[in-house]
Amino acid sequence: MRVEVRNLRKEFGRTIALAGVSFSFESGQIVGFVGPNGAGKTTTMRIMATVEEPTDGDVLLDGVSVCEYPEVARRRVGFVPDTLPGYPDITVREYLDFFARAHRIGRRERADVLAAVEEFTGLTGLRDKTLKALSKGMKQRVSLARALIHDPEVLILDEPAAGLDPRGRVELRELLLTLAQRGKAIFISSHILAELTEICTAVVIIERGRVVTQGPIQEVVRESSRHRTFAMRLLETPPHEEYQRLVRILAQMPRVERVQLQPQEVLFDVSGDGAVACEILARLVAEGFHVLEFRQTRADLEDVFLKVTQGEVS
Ligand SMILES: Nc1ncnc2c1ncn2[C@@H]1O[C@H](COP(=O)(O)OP(=O)(O)OP(=O)(O)O)[C@@H](O)[C@H]1O
Repeated sequence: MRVEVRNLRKEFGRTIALAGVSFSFESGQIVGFVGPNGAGKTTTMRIMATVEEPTDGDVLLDGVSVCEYPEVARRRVGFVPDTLPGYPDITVREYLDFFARAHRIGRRERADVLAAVEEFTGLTGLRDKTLKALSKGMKQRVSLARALIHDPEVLILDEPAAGLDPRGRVELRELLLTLAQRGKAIFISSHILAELTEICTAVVIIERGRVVTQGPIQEVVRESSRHRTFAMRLLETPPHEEYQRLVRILAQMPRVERVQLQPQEVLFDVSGDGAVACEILARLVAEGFHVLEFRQTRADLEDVFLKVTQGEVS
């Protein structure tokens, strides 16, 4: 399955929510969708899931237009919205059964399908509970179960980790990894960027209705970190003058910027590749400094996000 989002445009009156959004991904991939509040994530996802229609542009599922053939798209896409299930007075099983019938799954098959989905999402023991008796994390699982009932090839999740406790997040992550291994194409929005770094194969960063960066996660992180930050620790804290000499030497090196003295280490940015860092290390050792540790601090998705967007992480 190949999902191709093509030049999506969406206007709400005078608000331009999407100003030409394009990206694509395939089965087995988990793609993170990141952007500040109001960037257009929910709007994009709702169009992909056929809940909303674009003003212009289209989403193609293996070449089939979701605008032209929304029923086909609904069979192939599972959507976990950012709102939790309503209908508080019905049980988990009744709720899921309703959606199974909506997907026209016959009675005989339905019992097996529901049992399998409940087991996969850890709801087996909860299926006779009413929705109002469930915690947020449990409701979130019901939402995921509902999206999986018709065994869709594409799974779209809008902020699924919001409000989950750490265990809930780990469990969600494991479920998503399993689903990707089973060949689903997964598209997930989140503000919890560190988590996306761990499970996503690729990322799309959106701001004010436009894609600002996209690609395999490692590439996006690498390309965006023009300045790598290095941390260095000496064997012993040197006397003040020695520290000053160290800072002076670093600051005078052509590719070094922003030298910062921390209680335990010295941080500085290097514009250049690993060879430049090696030269810096060699110079410091030659100057007589006892370098105990010299490492590149990890650039993660959060750094990238802050660099490529103007907005704030919420
Ligand atoms: N039904 C609507 N009517 C009017 N404006 C809307 C509607 N839905 C979204 N918008 C506007 O479109 C823009 C994009 O909203 P969207 O909800 O897609 O952003 P988001 O990236 O999901 O934000 P958040 O992270 O806060 O959920 C915002 O300016 C929002 O106010």
